[in-house]
Parts: sequence; C-alpha cells; structure tokens
Amino acid sequence: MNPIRVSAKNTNVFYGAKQALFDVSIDIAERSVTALIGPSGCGKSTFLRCLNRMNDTIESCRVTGDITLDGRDIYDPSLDVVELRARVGMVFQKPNPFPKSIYENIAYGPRIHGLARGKAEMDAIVETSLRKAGLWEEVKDRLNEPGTGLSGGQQQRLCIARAIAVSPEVILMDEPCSALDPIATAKVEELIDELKENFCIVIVTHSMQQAARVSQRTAFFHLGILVEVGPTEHIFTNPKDQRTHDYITGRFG
Ligand SMILES: Nc1ncnc2c1ncn2[C@@H]1O[C@H](COP(=O)(O)OP(=O)(O)OP(=O)(O)O)[C@@H](O)[C@H]1O
Repeated sequence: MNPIRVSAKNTNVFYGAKQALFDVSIDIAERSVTALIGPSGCGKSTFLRCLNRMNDTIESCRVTGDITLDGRDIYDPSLDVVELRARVGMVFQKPNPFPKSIYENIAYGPRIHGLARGKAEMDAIVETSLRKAGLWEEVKDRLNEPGTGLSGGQQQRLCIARAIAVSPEVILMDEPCSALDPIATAKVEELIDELKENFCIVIVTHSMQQAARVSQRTAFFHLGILVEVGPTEHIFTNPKDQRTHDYITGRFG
C-alpha cells in the first residue's frame, strides 16, 4: 500500500438523532484509487462527504471522530474550509459545469485561489487541466463556448478538469459515471486510471464491475458500518466477511 494520505478514525456521522455512520476507521493511500461500495443507504456518500467537509453544508449533520489529511485534522476549527476543498476536490454524480464558458469553468478555481499570475499562466493551467482530463483535443477550438453545450461525458470530464485545475491532493468522486453511457463511462474510467498516478482518488460506485476495474482498494459498507476494506482483488475473490460475500455475489443490495 502506498503512503497514507487520508486517515479516518472512529468516524461517526449523525443526521439529527439518526446515526448514519458507526465508528468508521480507514486509511486511504496516495496515488491510488479506493472504491466505496455497498447497498443503497449504507453511508458511502456520507463518508465521502466527510473527507472535504461537504457535510458542513447539511444543517442537521454532525461528525465526530478524527479525520486527517497528511496528518492534519481537517475538522480543526482553525482550518480554512475553502482551502481544504481545493486540496480535496469533488466530482458529483451529475455533471455540473458552471453556466460559463469551457475556459471559465477551469479558470474560476485557480483565479479565486490566486494560482496564476497573468493570462499566459492561466491559459497554461486551462490547457494542462483539459489535457489531463483527456478533453483538450475535443474542446481546444471552442474554449469560449458554454460548458453546458458539451455532451454529458464531456461535461463530466470538464468537471474533472475543473477539479484538477487547483492542483488538489485528493479527488472525491460520487458515482461519477451514473449519468453516462457506456462509452463515456469507459473514457472516464480510463481517465481515473491515469489520474491515480498523481492523485489520491476515492470513488463511490454502485457498479462492482467499475470498482473492480478502476480501484486498487475497496471498502465495503453496510448499514453505516465499514465491514471490510482491503485490496480490491481480495475483496472480490476472497472476502473475509459473510456480508461482503453476500453483497458481491448479488444476494442483497
Ligand atoms: N441530508 C440528509 N439528511 C438526513 N439523512 C440523510 C441525509 N443524507 C443521507 N441521509 C441518510 O443517511 C444514510 C446514508 O445515506 P448515504 O446517502 O450516505 O448512503 P449511500 O450509501 O451513499 O446511498 P446511495 O448508494 O443510495 O447513494 C441513509 O439512511 C440516508 O437516508
């Protein structure tokens, strides 16, 4: 396993009085893809959102336990959440480009974080991000057209390029292919595979085939509990827990 980038210890999450996650502890390695799988409602998205404090935006939500990024407590009150979300980027289920040009979709983050001095540097960030997202060739002649005019798959790669543009350390993906057709899905999966060379990626997926294709480690959640985590191959061929076995063989979920 690569060095640990994100570590959660005894994480509990409550929505009002209802507890959604119970004592979740997991280490997530850099330069790798970790898949979170499990039946609907088991807490995958809730856990993913803990990692960049997106749960802060849900009023009833309370998180306890320790979550660190490079050893630093991300729930430390002195931590700047805007900066955290630049370091821990997120790609959502449904592509959500800003209602702006393709160029502006990428340039927005670097601009608010002061990452470019002048137009030439910004142009370079936009090009590099689009190249890393495998989209440059498709959009280089239409950078001033609206991002919302791209196909669904292109929009999702635009959102991935937007996440990359601020040089995050971690990229969280919440079912990033669920709104895409099989060809666009394959492209995004290829992209995830390339991105893992530079980023720590955590992906929630309903597709066990996708988890098997893209991830090196898989975590299986059930009823708010992290039942088992390990190398993807082991989880799919030789799970230790009966619940994992039942899920991957299609007995429930
Ligand atoms: N904003 C919210 N307010 C109240 N309860 C919530 C909220 N979001 C999630 N929950 C509850 O927390 C539990 C975990 O939900 P979560 O969305 O994390 O599961 P999931 O595994 O990602 O599910 P799915 O695969 O269906 O997306 C569920 O019981 C859900 O109803």
